[in-house]
Amino acid sequence: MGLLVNGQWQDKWYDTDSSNGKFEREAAQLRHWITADGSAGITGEAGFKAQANRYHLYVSLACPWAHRTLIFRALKGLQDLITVSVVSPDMLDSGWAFDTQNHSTGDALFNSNYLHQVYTKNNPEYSGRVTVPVLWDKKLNKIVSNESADIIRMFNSAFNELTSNNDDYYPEALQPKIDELNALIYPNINNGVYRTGFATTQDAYEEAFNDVFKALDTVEGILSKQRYLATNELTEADWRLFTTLIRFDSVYVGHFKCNLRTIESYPALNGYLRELYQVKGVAETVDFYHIKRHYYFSHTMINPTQVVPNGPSVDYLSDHGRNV
Ligand SMILES: N[C@@H](CCC(=O)N[C@@H](CS)C(=O)NCC(=O)O)C(=O)O
Repeated sequence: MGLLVNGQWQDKWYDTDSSNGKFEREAAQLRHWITADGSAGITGEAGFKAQANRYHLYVSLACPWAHRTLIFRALKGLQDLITVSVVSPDMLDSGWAFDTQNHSTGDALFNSNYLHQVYTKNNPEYSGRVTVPVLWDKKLNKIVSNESADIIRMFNSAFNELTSNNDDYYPEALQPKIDELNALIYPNINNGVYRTGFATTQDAYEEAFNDVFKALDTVEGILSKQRYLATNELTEADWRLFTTLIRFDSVYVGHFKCNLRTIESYPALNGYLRELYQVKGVAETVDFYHIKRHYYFSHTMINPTQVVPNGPSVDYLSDHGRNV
């Protein structure tokens, strides 16, 4: 685990000393947008037109943010248009690395050893954390974006003319509602589990822990009355919650000490999680080997023995029973 400083790799764990033991996630820096006609998006420069076989996605199968992008690639039928490289689940002294074991693919574009080499190909002077996902432009040879929230919105609409898939997970009429749900779920659940697990003081841990379970109670309440979070159709808000829920019982309960309850113990969330897992194309994006191996083996500050637990045994293919 580390970061680039003026293009040089430095091995450093997150600094929580300056924030009273609290973990603060660095904002993504590279935020151009692919658009249907190549015009500029909400941020960044123009020039990234939606085209087949032009863009490449670097992901970790363990990472919940990268997982969102793989789900949208599947839901929107982009598998043949956008190629993918999968990093090793083991993120040690040199950060995300490439190998070709256990469903990792190696770096299909440059055959690099480490993801930080892809960041410095884009900018030899880059300073910042080296995170997944990364969306790379094979034509301009540069990074389009390293922000998953933006990448899923590009996938949601920019390639529609090429795929004829017009499914819309961020429909205009629901945008305020989805934004409101994201504002609850991102800090308290998606990042809340990290704030809990990476806290280095009791107070910071307890604050984050309470945020996680309070927000889970809120979404449980919504889902006990309504099929999905925003409405009775699936939206971006559901997929953003899904990637945390699917990791919760396997990793966050134990490794991140989010152990008040499991997702299996919430009646609505339990069925909802299974239902989303069973949506066509989604189960193939979930890799429990990478998920468990990454967290338990890579975060040696939390789990110095690097022993990866065997359980739990959960059958996500069992009947979801959702009919609210
Ligand atoms: N804002 C980014 C966050 C991505 C992120 O933090 N990814 C984690 C993996 S789950 C990472 O690569 N961490 C490496 C590090 O912080 O050094 C996004 O959502 O795309």
